[in-house]
Amino acid sequence: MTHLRLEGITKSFGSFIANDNISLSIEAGEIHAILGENGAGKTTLMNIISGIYQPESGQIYLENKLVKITSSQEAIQLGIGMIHQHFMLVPQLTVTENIILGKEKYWHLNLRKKHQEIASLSQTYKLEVEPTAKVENLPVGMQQRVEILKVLYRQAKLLILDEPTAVLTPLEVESLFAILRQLATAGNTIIFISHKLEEVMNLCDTVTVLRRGRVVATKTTQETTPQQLADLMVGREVSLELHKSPVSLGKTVLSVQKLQVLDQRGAIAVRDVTFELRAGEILGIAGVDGNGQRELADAVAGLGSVRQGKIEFTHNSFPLVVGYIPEDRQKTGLVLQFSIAQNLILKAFKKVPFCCRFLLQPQAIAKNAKSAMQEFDIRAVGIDVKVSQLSGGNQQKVVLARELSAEPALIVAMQPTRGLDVGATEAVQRRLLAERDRGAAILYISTELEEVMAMSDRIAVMYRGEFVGVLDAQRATVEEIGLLMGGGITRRSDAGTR
Ligand SMILES: Nc1ncnc2c1ncn2[C@@H]1O[C@H](COP(=O)(O)OP(=O)(O)OP(=O)(O)O)[C@@H](O)[C@H]1O
Repeated sequence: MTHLRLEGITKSFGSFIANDNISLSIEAGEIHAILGENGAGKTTLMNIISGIYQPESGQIYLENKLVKITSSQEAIQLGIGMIHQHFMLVPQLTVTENIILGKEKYWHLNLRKKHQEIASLSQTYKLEVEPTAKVENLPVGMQQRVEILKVLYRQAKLLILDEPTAVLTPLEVESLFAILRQLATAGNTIIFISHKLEEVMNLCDTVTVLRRGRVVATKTTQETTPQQLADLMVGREVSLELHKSPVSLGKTVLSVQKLQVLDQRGAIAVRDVTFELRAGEILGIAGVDGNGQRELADAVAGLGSVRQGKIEFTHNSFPLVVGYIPEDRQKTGLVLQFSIAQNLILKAFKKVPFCCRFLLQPQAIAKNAKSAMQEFDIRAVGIDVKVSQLSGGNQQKVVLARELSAEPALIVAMQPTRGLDVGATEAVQRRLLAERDRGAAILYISTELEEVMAMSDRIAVMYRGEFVGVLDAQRATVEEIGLLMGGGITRRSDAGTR
């Protein structure tokens, strides 16, 4: 039976058509992927299904009945539950409190009974969580389980997950997939948005590809390949392989010695890290999320709280320009309420040509924005669009355009392709490889092991704040790095700390 059918859904923002006459059917009990480039209209469509946006035209049928979904409340009553990319939990509250929040309207709330109820719900769906634990103390994968339980508690039958694996470790991804398969077997329908083609092939039954607001194909995963999906998304042939020129090392740009960095709570997050990075080299940092990578990146970019040790920039050019692509683009990388043009000059607005005699120069700012939008393929109707209105991938491209424009001698790139589609990922990686060939020294931090292996010349593995291995990227194997990442083998080095 068809669970959800959309007919001719159209939604515009001003003159921009984000969803253009979309029709598609989702069968009950299936896991259906929605794929598409950044800005293709996936989130907009999901927001329509979950009552956050109203389409200008088109119909929605649930189990063959015409419905109007005018609010999220109504979507919930119709059994539709959305799990957003950025979790919507209250960190200071417990698991149970978060799950029941907004649902219980009784004067007397028996919390102990609710804890039991949540415990039994979590057992039924094999979604293990501790009902009395505070959400702020839970790892990301657990927090996601709370989000899933929250929609199941509201008796959702259609679950929408917007890029749910973007922030998970490989083990957490495996356990999420097991949960989703089991939910589908139990009769729930799942819509799964992802940019990771292998995940889609692995998990989903069916996949619908959107391009520039329109449906371009619906296929079963059995009858397609990752390459075909990538080509359909982008509308041209995409290369899924990276071609890297041989490394040509220049002078040492960065020298880090016995570095200790504190995290936000004042605990030691980076311990005795020593390394050097040379012009024309990419040092990849592999590791499970939360092993000190963020603190190391912040410290090298001049934002961290260094407790001990030295960070020396040994490049001749003065001042040394550092390009920093931070992990959290929304909090650290951008001012969301500013326009694209304003965000692009955040680091240079006091300088010529953007400022002359204390006055901002609108023409120079506009010219810079137009050329950056073209070069980095930032998709929006114009340079004055607020960055908060851009799709996640396009926000990331704004950060990259700003940080790379000054031809930095050192680039610190943390999860630079997170949330990017295959075409944009390819473009970002090529661009960083071109920066390396220009002579930039690059610290490339990612929790995606394959990405680190493809991009790096050397790979340092971080575990509990330390470098537990520094390996030559050409000789390193996935198994070896995987073991080091999990603390499985003791430290080793075949590429030195150079
Ligand atoms: N509230 C809004 N106001 C103006 N434009 C918007 C708004 N929401 C989305 N858009 C535009 O609609 C287009 C589709 O955005 P949407 O977030 O649906 O894309 P997406 O496919 O989910 O992309 P991504 O993979 O990058 O998350 C984008 O170009 C975006 O800038």
